[in-house]
Amino acid sequence: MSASLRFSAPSHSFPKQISLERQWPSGTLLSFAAFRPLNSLCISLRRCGESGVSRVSCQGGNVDVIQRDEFEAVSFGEPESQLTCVMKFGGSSVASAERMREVADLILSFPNEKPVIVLSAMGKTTNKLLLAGEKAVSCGVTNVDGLEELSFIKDLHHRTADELGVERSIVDGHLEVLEQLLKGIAMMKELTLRTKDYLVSFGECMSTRLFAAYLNKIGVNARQYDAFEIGFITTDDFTNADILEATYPAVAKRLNNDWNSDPAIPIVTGFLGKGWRSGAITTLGRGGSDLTATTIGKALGLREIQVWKDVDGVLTCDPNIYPHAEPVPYLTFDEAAELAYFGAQVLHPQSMRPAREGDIPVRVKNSYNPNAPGTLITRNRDMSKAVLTSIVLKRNVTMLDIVSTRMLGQFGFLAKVFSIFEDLGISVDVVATSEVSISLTLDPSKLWSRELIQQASELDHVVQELERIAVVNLLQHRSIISLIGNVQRSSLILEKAFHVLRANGVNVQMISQGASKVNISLIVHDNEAEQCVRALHSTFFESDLPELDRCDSAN
Ligand SMILES: Nc1ncnc2c1ncn2[C@@H]1O[C@H](COP(=O)(O)OP(=O)(O)O)[C@@H](O)[C@H]1O
Ligand SMILES: N[C@@H](CC(=O)OP(=O)(O)O)C(=O)O
Repeated sequence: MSASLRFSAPSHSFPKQISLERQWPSGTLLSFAAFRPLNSLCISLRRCGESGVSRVSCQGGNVDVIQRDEFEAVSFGEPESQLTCVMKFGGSSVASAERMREVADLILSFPNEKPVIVLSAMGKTTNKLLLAGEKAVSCGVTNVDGLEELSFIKDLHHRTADELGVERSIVDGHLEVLEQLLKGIAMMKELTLRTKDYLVSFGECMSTRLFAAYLNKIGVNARQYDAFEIGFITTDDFTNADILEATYPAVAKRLNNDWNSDPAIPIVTGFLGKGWRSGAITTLGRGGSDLTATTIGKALGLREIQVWKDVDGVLTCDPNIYPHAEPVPYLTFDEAAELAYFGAQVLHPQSMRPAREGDIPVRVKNSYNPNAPGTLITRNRDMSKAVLTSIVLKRNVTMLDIVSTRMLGQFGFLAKVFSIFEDLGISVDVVATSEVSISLTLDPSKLWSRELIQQASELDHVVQELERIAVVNLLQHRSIISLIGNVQRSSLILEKAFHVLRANGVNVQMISQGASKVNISLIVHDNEAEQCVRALHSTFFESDLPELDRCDSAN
C-alpha cells in the first residue's frame, strides 16, 4: 500500500530539508519532493509493516508533527476534481495542422466533458530528434544547421503554425534552443542519456504549445503545461524513468487549482517528467504519453482515460504482421498490461498501473475513425466466452539454457542464477524450470537500450558468471509469441496452438504460463515467428471453436 502526505507552510518558514523521525523500515521512503511555488511539500511513503512514521521534522521551519492517523486523513483528502476525463492523442493523431484541427473538433464534439488533454510530439518528431542527436555527435559544430532532421523539424513546426494561423514565435524559442543543444552535442561529441531526454522533450513542448494556441485562437480557453513543471516527479533513470508517488498529489493540486481559479482546458506534454534528484527532464520510455495520461487520470480520480490512436483499439495482433487483425472490444487491466509488457506497441508497458490502482476505465479509440467503438479496459470483464484475446510477438530475444552442474542443491541453484541477473541489472522475461535446469529469455528492451559493444560484453559476462555453476547454452534470434487470454482454458489454447504449430513444421523451444494467468508464452526461432502468428490468428480468430461450447457444458 502506498500513501502520500502533504502539508503547506507559509513561504518564509518553508522547510529547507526534511527528515523522518523513526524511519519506516528501510526502503519505505519512496520519494520526497518540495514545490516552492506552491508552498507545499509532498512526501511519498510505501507502507510495508506495522511500524511507521510518527513524526516528520523539517529543518529551519515550523515543524509539523504528523501522527499516522492524521497522516492518512491528509493523504486522501483531495477535493473532487471538476475535470472529467483525460484524452491522450499520440503522435499519429497530431502529425499535421490538419490532424490537429480534427483533434480539436473531436474534443469539442464532447461538450459535456471537461477534459485534460495529453499530447505526444507531432508524427515522427521524437525519432527525428534522436537521429539528429546521433548525427550531431560526429558531424562537427559547423554542420549542425545543415542536419536534414533539424530542417525537417523546423519546417514541420513552422508550417503547422502557419496552417493553424498561430504565431511562429510560439515555437521559435524552442527551435533556437534545440539548435544550440545540437551544437553542444557536436562540440562535446557525446550524447548522454540525460541529454537524449532533454533533446526529445522539445517535441512534446512544441506540439502542446501549438495546439493550445490554436484552441485559444478559435475561442476555446486552453492552457499549456510542461509536465516537468507541474509535479511529474520521476526516478533519475533517463530514457526510462518511473513516476514517483509524489506526482499524484502535486499534479492534482496544480490542475485543480488552476481550473478552479480560471477554467481553461489543460494541454499537458506527454512522456516527460523531472528527475527527483537531478531536477533534469526525464522521459518515461518510448510511448510514455499513455503513462502520462493514466497518471493524470489517477491523480484527479477522473471518470475515464481515453487514449486516441491510429487503429480501431487494441487489435487481436499487430496489424503490421497480419492486416486481418480485428479490434478487441473488452480487456482487463491485467490482460492489457501483459499485452503491453510482451511487446504490443499500442500501449506503454507501465501505463495500466495507475489506471488499475485508481480503478479508472481506459478506452482505446481511433482518432481517424471516432465512431468505431474501440477497446474498453476495466478491472473485470465477462470471461465466460473468452478463449484467446490477442497474440503478441516480441522479436530478437536472447534465450539461455542453463543446466546445473550440481554444485548446488536445487534451491541454491535457482537463487544463484537469479542473483547473477540481479547483480548485472538484467531483467528476465520468460522462465521455465526443472529440477536441474532453467531456460529463460532476457528482456531485450532493457538489454538492447545499451550500446552494441556493451551488450556483447554484458552477455559474455552473464555467461561467464553462470558457467561457474552450470553448463550454459546461449541462443540468439528467438521470438516470444505471447498468447494473451483466458488461461482457465489453457488446455484448449495449448491443444489448438500446438496443432497449428505442428502443421506448420515449427518446433517450440520453450513454453511458460505467466503467474498472472492471462498469458502463455511460446519461444520459437525468429524466422518462423511471423508465419506462426498468422497461422495462430486464423485458427483462433477466423474460425469457430466448437470445443468452447463443450468446455462450457463440462464446467
Ligand atoms: N495488438 C495491437 N493492437 C493495436 N495496435 C498495435 C498492436 N500491436 C502493434 N500495434 C501498432 O501500434 C500502433 C499504435 O501505437 P502507437 O504508434 O504508440 O500510437 P500513438 O503514437 O498514436 O500513441 C498501431 O498503429 C499499430 O501499428
Ligand atoms: N513522443 C514519444 C512519446 C509517445 O508517447 O509517443 P506516441 O504517443 O506517439 O507513441 C515517443 O515517440 O515515444
